[in-house]
Amino acid sequence: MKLDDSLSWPMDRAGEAMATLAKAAHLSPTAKGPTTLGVEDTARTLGLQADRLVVSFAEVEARVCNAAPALLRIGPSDAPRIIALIQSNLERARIVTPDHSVRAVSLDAVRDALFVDAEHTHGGPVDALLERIPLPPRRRALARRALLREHVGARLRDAGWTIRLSPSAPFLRQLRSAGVLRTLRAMILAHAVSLVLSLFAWWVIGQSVLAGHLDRGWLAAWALLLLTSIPIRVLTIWWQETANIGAGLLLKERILFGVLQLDPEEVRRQGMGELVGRIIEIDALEELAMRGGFVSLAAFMELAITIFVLALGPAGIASVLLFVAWLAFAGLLVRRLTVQWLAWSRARIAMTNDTVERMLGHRTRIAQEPPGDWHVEEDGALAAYSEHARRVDRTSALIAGLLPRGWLLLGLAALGPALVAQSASTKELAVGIGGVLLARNALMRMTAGLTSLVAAFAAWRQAAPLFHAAARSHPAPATDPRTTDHERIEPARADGAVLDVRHVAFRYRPHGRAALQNVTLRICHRDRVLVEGPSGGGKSTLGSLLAGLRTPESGLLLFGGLDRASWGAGSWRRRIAAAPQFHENHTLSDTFAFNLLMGRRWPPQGDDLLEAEAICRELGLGPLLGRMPGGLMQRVGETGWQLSHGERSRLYMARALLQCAEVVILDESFASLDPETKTLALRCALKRAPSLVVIAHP
Ligand SMILES: Nc1ncnc2c1ncn2[C@@H]1O[C@H](COP(=O)(O)OP(=O)(O)OP(=O)(O)O)[C@@H](O)[C@H]1O
Repeated sequence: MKLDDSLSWPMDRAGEAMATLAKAAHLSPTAKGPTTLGVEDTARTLGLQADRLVVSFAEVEARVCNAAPALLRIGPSDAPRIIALIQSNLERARIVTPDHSVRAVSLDAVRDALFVDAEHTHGGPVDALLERIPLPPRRRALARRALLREHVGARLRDAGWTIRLSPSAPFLRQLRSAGVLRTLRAMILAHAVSLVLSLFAWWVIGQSVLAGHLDRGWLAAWALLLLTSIPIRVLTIWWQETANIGAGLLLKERILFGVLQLDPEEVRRQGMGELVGRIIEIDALEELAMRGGFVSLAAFMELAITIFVLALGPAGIASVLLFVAWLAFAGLLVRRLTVQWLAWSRARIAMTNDTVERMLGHRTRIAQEPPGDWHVEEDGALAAYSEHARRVDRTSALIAGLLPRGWLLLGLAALGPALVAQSASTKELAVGIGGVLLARNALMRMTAGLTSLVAAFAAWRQAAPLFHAAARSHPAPATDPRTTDHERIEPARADGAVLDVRHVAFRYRPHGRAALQNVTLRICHRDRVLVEGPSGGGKSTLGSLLAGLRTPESGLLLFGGLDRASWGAGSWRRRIAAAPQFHENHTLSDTFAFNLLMGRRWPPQGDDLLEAEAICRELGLGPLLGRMPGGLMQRVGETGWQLSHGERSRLYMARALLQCAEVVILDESFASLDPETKTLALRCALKRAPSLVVIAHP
């Protein structure tokens, strides 16, 4: 089955398709997105995020179902079109068409449209093979699919973009959009109903027992009420878990997004270990906040009913006041627990920081530190941590043990005068005792809930900076349509200047020493610039400013006549590629090819792999590719093939050269190469980079 062209959008209306889909999928209230921008930029202007979707033929159905809402790139790779997918199951997909109507199409047709190239190459031979086998049409179709899967199952395809609310959007909006608020409302309502039902059930049975005639009708009503409360209780738990999972997922997503928004300097100042510690706290936060939140909410609902029942008892307002005073005492204990828990979690983060630091410096310590000094101070830190834990345990035990039992004694004591004087009726006494027991149950629930909430609050204090970092605003994308084209290199301005640096100054700390002062420089198309200077002179700092990794304190920094804010951070970096100094760069644990092409696009398209290999050979990495069993697809990085210093330097160089940027900055990239390889590498950089800045020592 083929998808009609009237169902899909032409590529030049991708921005419009994005905005229309956002409205149809209730992600954004407006469909008036800018039509000239590409998908990712339109998404950003609508406060959404478009993530690349890469699928293999083998898993396409499952991935497409989970990806909605999504913009799927269909058709042959040289003339792609777009399907705006609102929703899908394994059979049918709902899409929004260019005339803004919503239509249903079969998922098979979507899959065929996505893999039309593979179909084109392998469909013919498979059909020819099946021609020779007599099969009914349905079995033939199944056999065809299975054979194609066998041929191209692992083939990856850049299938378009999944669209979602940006993790930087207000959290409440995210909760609403994900349906978590709706589930929470249903859960609260169900809990309230089940509470009222159970109270009513006990009232029914109490009434008839106290009246002295337990007839069948009352018993049946009581049983019916209890039976009704069972499915409601099951629904409450189901909704609670659903909301828990949904909110937890959003929280994790937002915090991990926040980590990526941190400035590298900030990460450095905080310490990697501290950051890891904060991230670890997310699990506790997610689990405890939700569990504690639900339990406390339920407890507060019970408390409200309890106060009402207590007021109806023989001690009346006196027992209500006593209960409120007991709650105030509980508040003091919880406050003490909070202070202790905060100190405990600070100690935990400090220990995590220390452990990560020790792990990072492990090889240096083994090589250079006397073994006797390896574990100094560890015992002291552990003892202090245990002491914090003991304090928290003591107060938690006091809260869990004393609050409910203490209240039971106090509440019954408050009923004492009425019992002794026999001034209250049996019914009033039953209500009074029932109220005291209800209050004890609510207190038990409340102590469990609040203890979890205190733990969640301590975890929140650690994770909050990352949560807030997610909302940091980034320079808006340029509305200049040129920025939508990822691969085009900007032509130089009429005066020949590509990069214009005027009176730029920079310092790392607000009142610290200036690392750069009054720097003025002009780089034209095809310029080859060598930046030399003494160690600590500010060469790398200048490189990072040009590459947009840092922002100047003052002065002007222009590319093609526009500053970084006008281009947008992403567009700027696409135009100026840098291979930072060795210790600032990283080989990711993935294939060699991914490490080469990550700055360009992944999965590779067209001639990407061929070009990557050609650059590697020009840089003298041919013998390495021959030695690695997987060639370009060899896994490298911390857990893979260990590259030598010089090999890594050239990998970083190739990564920058492959980005198709107008300006390439190489920071000390040649320092670790032997003279022969250095000549090769320099020749490659001079040939490949449109404009080149090389930072080196004299
Ligand atoms: N993150 C930082 N925080 C504070 N100061 C820094 C930071 N990074 C660099 N500096 C300081 O800024 C100055 C310039 O450093 P930069 O790395 O730019 O020098 P460089 O010329 O590249 O040196 P080298 O040739 O040794 O690599 C140095 O004095 C350095 O100590």
